[in-house]
Amino acid sequence: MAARSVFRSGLFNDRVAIVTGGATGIGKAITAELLHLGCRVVIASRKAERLEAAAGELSQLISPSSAASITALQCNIRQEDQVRELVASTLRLHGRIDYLVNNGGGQFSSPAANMKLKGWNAVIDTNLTGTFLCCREVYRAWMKDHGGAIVNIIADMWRGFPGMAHTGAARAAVENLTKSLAIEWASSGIRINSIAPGTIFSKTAMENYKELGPMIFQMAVPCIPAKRLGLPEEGTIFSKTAMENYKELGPMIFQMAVPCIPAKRLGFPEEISPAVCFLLSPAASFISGATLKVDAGQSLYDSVWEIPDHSSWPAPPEGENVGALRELMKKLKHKL
Ligand SMILES: CCCCCCCCC/C=C/C(=O)SCCNC(=O)CCNC(=O)[C@H](O)C(C)(C)COP(=O)(O)OP(=O)(O)OC[C@H]1O[C@@H](n2cnc3c(N)ncnc32)[C@H](O)[C@@H]1OP(=O)(O)O
Ligand SMILES: NC(=O)C1=CN([C@@H]2O[C@H](COP(=O)(O)OP(=O)(O)OC[C@H]3O[C@@H](n4cnc5c(N)ncnc54)[C@H](OP(=O)(O)O)[C@@H]3O)[C@@H](O)[C@H]2O)C=CC1
Repeated sequence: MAARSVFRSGLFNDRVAIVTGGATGIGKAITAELLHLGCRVVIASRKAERLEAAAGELSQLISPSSAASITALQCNIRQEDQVRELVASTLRLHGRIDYLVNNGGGQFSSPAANMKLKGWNAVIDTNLTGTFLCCREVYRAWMKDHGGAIVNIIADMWRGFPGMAHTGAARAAVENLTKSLAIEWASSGIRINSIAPGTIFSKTAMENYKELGPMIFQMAVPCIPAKRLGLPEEGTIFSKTAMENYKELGPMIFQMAVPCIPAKRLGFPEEISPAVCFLLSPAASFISGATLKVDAGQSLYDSVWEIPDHSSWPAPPEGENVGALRELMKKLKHKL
C-alpha cells in the first residue's frame, strides 16, 4: 500500500502512537499515514499472525532517513490485563505515548430480537469497554502527567443503527465517554475526540459480513402477514438450503449503501486517516470533546433499513383535523 498525506512530513517525528486494530482496513490506513509523518507506531489486535504480516508490510514504507517505526503487539482490548500490558510494553519500548487511536472494534449484523446475550456482550465489551480500558490505561500510565491526544473511531449511529443495535448503543456511549473524558482530563493537557465514519469499504470489513443469510430472511418477517417465516412443509420461504443461497450476500451490504450516500460511492480507509491525523496534530490544538463525521453527508440522508408498509399503529385521535384529511382523501380518490 502507498501512504500519502496532505500533512507536512516529519509532523509526528519523535511521537509515539498506539493504534488498536492497526493491521487492517481503516486502522492500517491510519498507521500508514502516521508512519509517513514520522511517528513511532504500535499496532495492537488479537490475531498475531495478521498483525506481524501487516507490520512487515508497513515497515517497507518507512524510508531509511525516517524516525518512524512500527511494532506489532498482540492485545485483546476486551481483556483488562492485556490492555495494561500493551501500554506497559509501549512505554518500555518507546518511553512515551503521545497518541491513542481506538480503532479496534466491530460487530455482526442481526435484528435485535435475535441477538443472544453473549453476542450483545461481545459487541459492548469490544467497542465500549475496550475503548474505555485503553483510554484509562494510557491516562494512568502516561497521559495524566504528560498530556496527549486520543481519537475514538465510532460509527454513523445518529439515527439509531437498525440491524446492528448493539454497536449503535456502544458507539453512542463512546461518543458520550469522549465528552466526559474531554472534561475530566483537560487539566492534564489531553484532547480527546471521536470520528464517525460513513460506510467505508475494505476487504477485511467486508469479510466480516460474509454470512448475511439469516438476516435477509429475518428482514422479510414484517412483510409477511403471518409475521413469521414459512416452513418448507408449508411450501414457503424458509429452509436451511434457501438460506445457504444467500450466505454470500455479505459484501452486498456495502454496495447496498451506495444510493444512501450523497457522494454516490463508498468511502475508503484512506479517507478516514487524514481526519485522524488532523485531530491528533497541533492543527487541532483547540478541539476536544468533538465528533467529526466523515461520511460524505450520509448521516443527513437516507437509510438502508426499509420499513415495510403496515397499519400496525394505533389510529390517530378523532377530531376536526383527522376528519378534514379523511374528506380530502375521499375527494382525491373520486378524482383519480
Ligand atoms: C442491515 C445493516 C446495514 C448495515 C450497513 C453496512 C454498513 C457497515 C458499517 C460498519 C462497518 C464496520 O464496522 S466494518 C468492521 C467489521 N469488522 C469487525 O466487526 C471485526 C471485529 N468483529 C468481531 O470480532 C466480532 O464481530 C465480534 C462479535 C465483535 C466479536 O466476536 P468474537 O468471536 O470475538 O466474540 P465471542 O466472545 O466469541 O462471542 C461471539 C458471539 O457473538 C455472537 N455472534 C458473532 N457473530 C455473529 C453472527 N454473524 N451472527 C449472530 N451472532 C453472532 C454469537 O452470540 C457468538 O457466540 P456463539 O453463539 O457462542 O457463537
Ligand atoms: N468499515 C466501515 O464502514 C466502518 C467501520 N467502523 C469502525 O471502524 C473500525 C475499523 O473497522 P474496519 O477497518 O472497517 O474493519 P476491520 O474489520 O478491518 O477492522 C477491525 C479491527 O479491529 C480489530 N479488533 C476487533 N476486535 C478486537 C479486540 N477485541 N481487540 C483488539 N483488536 C480488535 C481487528 O483485529 P483482530 O481481529 O486481529 O483483533 C481489526 O484489525 C471498527 O471499530 C469499525 O467498527 C465504523 C463505521 C463504519
